[in-house]
Amino acid sequence: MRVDVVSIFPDYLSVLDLSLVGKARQRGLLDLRVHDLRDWTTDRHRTVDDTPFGGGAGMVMRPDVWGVALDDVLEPGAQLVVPTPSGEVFTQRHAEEMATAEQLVFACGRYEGIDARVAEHYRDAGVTVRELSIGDYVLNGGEVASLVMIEAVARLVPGMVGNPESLVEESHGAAGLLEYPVYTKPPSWADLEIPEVLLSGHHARIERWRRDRALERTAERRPDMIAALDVATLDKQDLAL
Ligand SMILES: COc1cccc(Cn2ccc3ccc(-c4cc(N)[nH]n4)cc32)c1
Repeated sequence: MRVDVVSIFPDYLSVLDLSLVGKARQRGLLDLRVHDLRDWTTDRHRTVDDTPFGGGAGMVMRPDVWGVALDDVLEPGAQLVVPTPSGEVFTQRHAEEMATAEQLVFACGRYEGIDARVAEHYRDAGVTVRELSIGDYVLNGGEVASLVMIEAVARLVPGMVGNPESLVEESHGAAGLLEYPVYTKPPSWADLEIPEVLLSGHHARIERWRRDRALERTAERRPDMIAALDVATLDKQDLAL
């Protein structure tokens, strides 16, 4: 998979040289390229923004500069990802869909965002354009959101994660539930013990305990996910909770 990131702060993305993504690059699993948007400007001041039509505070990023940059970077079959506070909220489903792309291009905006005609132009040209938020809070630009999404996608690329099995159960918990609580050594810490069942070696009971904790945690912290559950996936013991 090829991943391109276009930003006026390319150094923000240098963290991608580390850990999982860094190793994947070294192993040729991920072809990651970071670009400085200002390399596509033609004026002396390397201008990328201007005042908003219709007035209002702040500046908006120019479509013409983004257009020449994205025309250069986008390859056939690419998906264009535009982080924005006004986008669909990024979920594991988006990560799974994006992980199938031949190329992902992340357009990192700053100021008050990118001129809306950029997303429109590439959609009209038949490019898959994803305007995505990583949550209901406002960042200063698209770089951090891109880092989040790149990590979530890259770990799904075959060969990326050591134990692919850990991806199966973990895709946001079993069957649309939050993860159950996890424990490791030492068995006693700060006068807190390990739940007995986890020391029993009784796998059926452990599995049941984990599912109960996942259901309880989901009901407590994410009632929206409980509402979205497919009742057919619940068994009698689930319903007895
Ligand atoms: C566009 O409207 C905006 C309104 C106020 C501030 C900003 C700042 N900003 C610029 C580009 C940009 C890209 C993404 C995000 C972002 C994403 C999430 N989940 N939060 N914030 C914020 C961005 C933009």
